[in-house]
Amino acid sequence: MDNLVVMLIVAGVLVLLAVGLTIGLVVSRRGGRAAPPLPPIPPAPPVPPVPPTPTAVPPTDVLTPPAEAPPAPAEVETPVVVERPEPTAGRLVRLRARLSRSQNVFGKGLLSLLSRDHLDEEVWEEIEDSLIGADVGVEATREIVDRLRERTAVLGTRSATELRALLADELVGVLDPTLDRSLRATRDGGTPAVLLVVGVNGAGKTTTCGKVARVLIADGRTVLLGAADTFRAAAAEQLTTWAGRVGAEVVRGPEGADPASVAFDAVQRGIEASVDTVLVDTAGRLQNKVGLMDELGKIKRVVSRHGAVDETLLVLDATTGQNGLEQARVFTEVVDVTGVVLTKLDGTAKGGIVIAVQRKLGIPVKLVGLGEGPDDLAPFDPAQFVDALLGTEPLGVDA
Ligand SMILES: Nc1nc2c(ncn2[C@@H]2O[C@H](COP(=O)(O)OP(=O)(O)OP(=O)(O)O)[C@@H](O)[C@H]2O)c(=O)[nH]1
Repeated sequence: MDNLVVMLIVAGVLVLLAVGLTIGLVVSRRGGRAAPPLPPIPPAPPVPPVPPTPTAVPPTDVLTPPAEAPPAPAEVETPVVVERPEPTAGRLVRLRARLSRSQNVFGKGLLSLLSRDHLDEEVWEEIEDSLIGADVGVEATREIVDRLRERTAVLGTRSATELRALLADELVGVLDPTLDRSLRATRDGGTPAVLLVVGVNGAGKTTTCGKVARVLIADGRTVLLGAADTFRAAAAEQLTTWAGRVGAEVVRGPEGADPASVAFDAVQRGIEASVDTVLVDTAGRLQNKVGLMDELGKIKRVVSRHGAVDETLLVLDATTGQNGLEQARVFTEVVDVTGVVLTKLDGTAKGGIVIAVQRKLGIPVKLVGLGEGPDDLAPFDPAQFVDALLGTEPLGVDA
């Protein structure tokens, strides 16, 4: 019995010891003893970028407290695209095909006639008719034919190349390559150059103003346009559109305003803005309407208060042929025309009008219009013009 009691006491003591040991272990772990190293954590897979949501706050706003309502999306403004006009150098060469096409009959027809085996009276008459038919004018035709007769006789046997060179030489000669065809569009003495654009209705004045502005801008000048055509509201609109395309400023008045006053204001503004050139578009007028022609004289006088007008360009429609010449002559009596712009040369087979205009008016053709495109206006060059007229293909012997 005593043994049993002793064994029970020993067993109880052992159990108590075991429990105490377990509790001690647990407590000591919680007390901060170094834990055995944990297995390494594998790297997290890359997080795909979150696509921006329309209401996402832009980075610059991170410091701003969040607004209650989501910010309205910003308004997208369409940027004004200012065009870069084509360089003016070589434009006539670029437009050569257009010129060759419209003048095919004139230039190549003449060459074919000259290439005939026997240049008898009949052929010379045909040559004469061909020149007159191409609007060269009677006087210039006679001069060209006389010289050609003389030179072909001296030449004796003639090759196609020689004949072409001969004809080209004569045509360039009557176009007088020594004339000054530059545009006076450079600032002088601190004031802008002033160009006045005049002509009959529909000749292409407004279009020409827009195109000349592009020519000048392409050559590195700054331009301001004055819409002194106050009769036709659409003309001012048209001019504003042209100006907008090249980033030029326009001065316009209310419909029906005094065109002289609009022209004066345009030059005034050009002086303030220090532009190189002010281009003034005027209303179309018939040469026999005395009141309108007087008005043109007034525009010029009023503008001249700022300083002399540097260039008065007369715009002539090449398709009106000889009729246009009489109109042109009257203009030269009212204003001092310094240069002619011959438009719509792409629309006539009578390129000889260039010769007639210069002869009749004694004023150089400075620019030619060869289409409705914005850069279809070219500085006129007699040699390039004649070259386009005559083409370069080898000649047949007979027409
Ligand atoms: N084919 C061709 N058309 C041209 C040329 N130049 C001008 N035009 C066209 O001629 C038409 C008349 O041109 P405008 O510039 O409005 O003429 P405008 O002289 O200002 O007319 P008004 O103000 O009414 O006197 C337009 O359709 C132009 O596109 C050219 O060189 N070739």
